[in-house]
Amino acid sequence: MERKRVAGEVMKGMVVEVTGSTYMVITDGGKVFRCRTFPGTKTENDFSSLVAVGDRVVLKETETGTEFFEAVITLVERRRSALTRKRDLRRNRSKEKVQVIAANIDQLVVVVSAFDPPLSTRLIDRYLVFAESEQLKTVIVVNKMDLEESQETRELMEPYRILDYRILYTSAEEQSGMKALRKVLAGKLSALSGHSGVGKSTLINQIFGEELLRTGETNEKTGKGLHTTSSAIMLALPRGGYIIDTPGIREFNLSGITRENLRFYFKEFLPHMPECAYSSCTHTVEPECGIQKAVKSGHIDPERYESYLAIYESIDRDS
Ligand SMILES: Nc1nc2c(ncn2[C@@H]2O[C@H](COP(=O)(O)OP(=O)(O)OP(=O)(O)O)[C@@H](O)[C@H]2O)c(=O)[nH]1
Ligand SMILES: [Zn+2]
Repeated sequence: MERKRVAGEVMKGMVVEVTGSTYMVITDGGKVFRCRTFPGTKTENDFSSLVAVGDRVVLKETETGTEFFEAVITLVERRRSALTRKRDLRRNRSKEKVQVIAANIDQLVVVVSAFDPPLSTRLIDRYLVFAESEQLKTVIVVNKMDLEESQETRELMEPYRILDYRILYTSAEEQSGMKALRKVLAGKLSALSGHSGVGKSTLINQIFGEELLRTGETNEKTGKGLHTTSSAIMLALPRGGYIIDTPGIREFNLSGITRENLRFYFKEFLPHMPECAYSSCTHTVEPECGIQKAVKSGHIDPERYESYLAIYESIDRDS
């Protein structure tokens, strides 16, 4: 029999959906609460969004005359990690310097397709720069393997295998590779990213089918759908773990990357940088450059180096 809860009870939970200033929180006991913040809400995170999807929070149940279980968030705990976006300062009236798209992510799952759209290693490199800059573990999923010569695709991916990035080959169409993907996602908080049309939605549907639960979608007190337009939502996986699927992550940008810090996000560059003659070496045109030497001697993949140059060129000189 379910224990009767009383208003004022303090619980801990995780934010699974953000809609305007309403937050759906699933408590550690598995109940879904509709929550709000109040002027007394405390945070252990400075200068950023007060509450984001993925946040661990302390909540206090409130007396409710409505059909929902309701609570106020009294504390937002320190984030282990945060996927952020710089605020557009011209349009920003709040004091937040960065907007948190999702908190406490364990891994970034980058979905690309082997064909239609064709596999682009330039694009993979941009995702990896982003992931490295956020210190996120990355899994690369190469989908639509039914459409392309498998050997050729694996050869294109070889540099990433050598760099120890986790790579999964899937076909959502033929349902291959699903077991490995399920295993990688189980028990973790994963952010899904990838260009339009690579098969993200199809993969999610194939793996979880009707078991897939949009966590914030129904309120258990009424069983009714909420039908809201949320800015961020987590999908609860049947075997534990969540997928965050938000436009902010799908269309991530490299706004935090500068010409100066880019070099640190190509992880194979790091051991060769001490060999550069100039400490400020940009690894583009300088003589006596450890990176250029490593490319020539085959220790750094030339395509990866080309990506570095392309991203370097695309970054504003003064950013
Ligand atoms: N041949 C083949 N087609 C696939 C596969 N996975 C997805 N597709 C098809 O690719 C198209 C795009 O798939 P979606 O799942 O909508 O792609 P998405 O990444 O969610 O796209 P957005 O919602 O625009 O971001 C659909 O027509 C799918 O049926 C696959 O493994 N093989
Ligand atoms: Zn150099």
